[in-house]
Amino acid sequence: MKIAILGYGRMGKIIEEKALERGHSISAKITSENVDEIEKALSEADVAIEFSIPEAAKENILKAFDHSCPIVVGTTGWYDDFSEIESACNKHNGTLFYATNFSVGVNLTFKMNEILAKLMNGQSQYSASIEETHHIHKKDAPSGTAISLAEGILKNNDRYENWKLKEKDTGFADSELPVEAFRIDEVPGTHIIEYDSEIDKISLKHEAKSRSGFALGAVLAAEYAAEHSGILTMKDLLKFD
Ligand SMILES: NC(=O)C1=CN([C@@H]2O[C@H](COP(=O)(O)OP(=O)(O)OC[C@H]3O[C@@H](n4cnc5c(N)ncnc54)[C@H](OP(=O)(O)O)[C@@H]3O)[C@@H](O)[C@H]2O)C=CC1
Ligand SMILES: O=C(O)C1=N[C@H](C(=O)O)C[C@H](O)C1
Repeated sequence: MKIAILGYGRMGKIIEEKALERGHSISAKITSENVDEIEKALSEADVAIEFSIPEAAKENILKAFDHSCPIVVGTTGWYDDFSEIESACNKHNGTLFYATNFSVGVNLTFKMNEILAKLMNGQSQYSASIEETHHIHKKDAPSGTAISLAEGILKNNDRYENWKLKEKDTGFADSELPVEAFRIDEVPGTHIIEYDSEIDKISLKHEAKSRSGFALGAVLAAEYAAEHSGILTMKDLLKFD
């Protein structure tokens, strides 16, 4: 397949390596220096993989629909625009594969998080919290993955009604799920879900050792997106259930 990489930064470069290893070719590499080439890139590619910046994702997705180019989006921090994107996808009969995290390990953790949240119903002695740690260059906080984990708890546990980012002096109501974000050195991505009581603590932790798992997942998603249409997620690709 000819793949256009929209966002040739830390992730874009590893995605290129994984795509070449799997026999694909890279037809375009877009950075802030050559954004004016996006339309041409989308018209020539079989699929686009978008790992750019939160402010650019929406426009890039809409352009992909205009050019009937299936698009895989890893960029986080654009989800407030999701319903607009969903309508545009339906209108154009487009293909959008999106995930806050493309690694198989994190998607297994999403599943375990939901099961644990369900088990914790009625165990009022435990208080849940989420902690994420990433590299200092990351623009959004909390991470998209931490938001997905929080949503997994809200959906499956009766106690929590919303999540809230922990900042200096933040107070939390009983129904608010604390999410804390740390930015340290070059950490690729660590997520911890904790249930704390007076007598013990239960933790579920995913620690990425590199960006390799995210990149491989994105290329597998691109292969899937080229063959399917509509709004697609890792649940479609991994078929865990
Ligand atoms: N879903 C997942 O599994 C993962 C998601 N991510 C997310 O992916 C995104 C990118 O992360 P990362 O690679 O670390 O970020 P980088 O900052 O390293 O790369 C961003 C790239 O986007 C380019 N860019 C800037 N503006 C545009 C535009 N309008 N169109 C296309 N490209 C543009 C930048 O160009 P320039 O350098 O010239 O500014 C740069 O090449 C983040 O939102 C991050 O949260 C990251 C890892 C995994
Ligand atoms: O910005 C990153 O690096 C990452 N972003 C994603 C997120 O916001 O969850 C996924 C991964 O944790 C790395």
